[in-house]
Amino acid sequence: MMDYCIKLQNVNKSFGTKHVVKDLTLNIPTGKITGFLGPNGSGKTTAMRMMCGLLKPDSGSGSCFDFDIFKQRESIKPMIGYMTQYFSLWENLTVRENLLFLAKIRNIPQPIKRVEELINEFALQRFRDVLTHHLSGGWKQRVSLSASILHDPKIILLDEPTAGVDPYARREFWKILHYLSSKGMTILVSTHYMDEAERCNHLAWMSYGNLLASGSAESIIQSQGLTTFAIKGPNLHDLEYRFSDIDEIEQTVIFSNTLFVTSKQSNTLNTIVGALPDNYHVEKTATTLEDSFAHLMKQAVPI
Ligand SMILES: Nc1ncnc2c1ncn2[C@@H]1O[C@H](COP(=O)(O)OP(=O)(O)OP(=O)(O)O)[C@@H](O)[C@H]1O
Repeated sequence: MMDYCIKLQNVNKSFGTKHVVKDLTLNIPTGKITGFLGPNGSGKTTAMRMMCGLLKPDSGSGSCFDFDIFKQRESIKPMIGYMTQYFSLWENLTVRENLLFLAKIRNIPQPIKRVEELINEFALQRFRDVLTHHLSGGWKQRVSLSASILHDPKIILLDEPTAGVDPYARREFWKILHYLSSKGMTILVSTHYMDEAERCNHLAWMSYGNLLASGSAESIIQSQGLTTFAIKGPNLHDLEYRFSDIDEIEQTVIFSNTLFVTSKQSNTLNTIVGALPDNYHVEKTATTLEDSFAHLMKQAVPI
């Protein structure tokens, strides 16, 4: 059975008159990577900060490693590492100087040893004496990540850590996240990238402050009950335009030379694509996480 380190029950948060997180009930598995997805302003960061004791909810109940997220926030904070999408280290210090400075102000025992450990663990050796100003976005984020775990936290909270980072560097960054997770660290990460969502063990999809879905990518895809066909052939844009008028077709998208059509009504979709002329090649295909989220979003309304 899965072990959960964070448990939230009907948690709410408003800023002024804006109800930003609404009755959030969610459990976060220990030692796994949980991804938070949803449009801008949907309450992901606010939810993540509340579950780690960084922000006090207005109502509800919850715990983080058995500490109350209302009353014992000071006990939770030392267990948390936090990294934002903005590089917040000193650009005129080297990688080593940055880490050492942070280690000292955070009273890390044996700071020199800890910094060297992290430099090796995060493969930062060739940049240890380079000013962080000269690092690429991907390497800067790697240094930020190493800084966020200087105190060996149990949970790290990453707020869009790879925004604007190139795909190769993002892939390398995720290798480190999986490595940290394999050592038992619990990781909460918000992202807008679907490929990153697919790398998470667990997902929470938020919209207008509401949790629309949670679970593994496979379980979220399955729970939507969608059917998808891949269509190849002439004038796919015209075909997509025609399909967009059919109520039963939930969504259409063209990738390269293939049109993907998705519907909740499997039989109707079968009939529609089955009626296409012979010069179209039609094949049933797996519904993707992106299809499932697009479907969820269509139903999401501000409540
Ligand atoms: N400290 C604050 N004071 C006032 N409003 C806030 C505060 N923090 C967040 N908000 C507002 O709450 C809403 C939700 O913000 P939040 O950052 O949680 O969303 P998000 O899903 O993480 O968005 P994004 O993807 O853009 O980071 C937004 O409208 C934001 O402006």
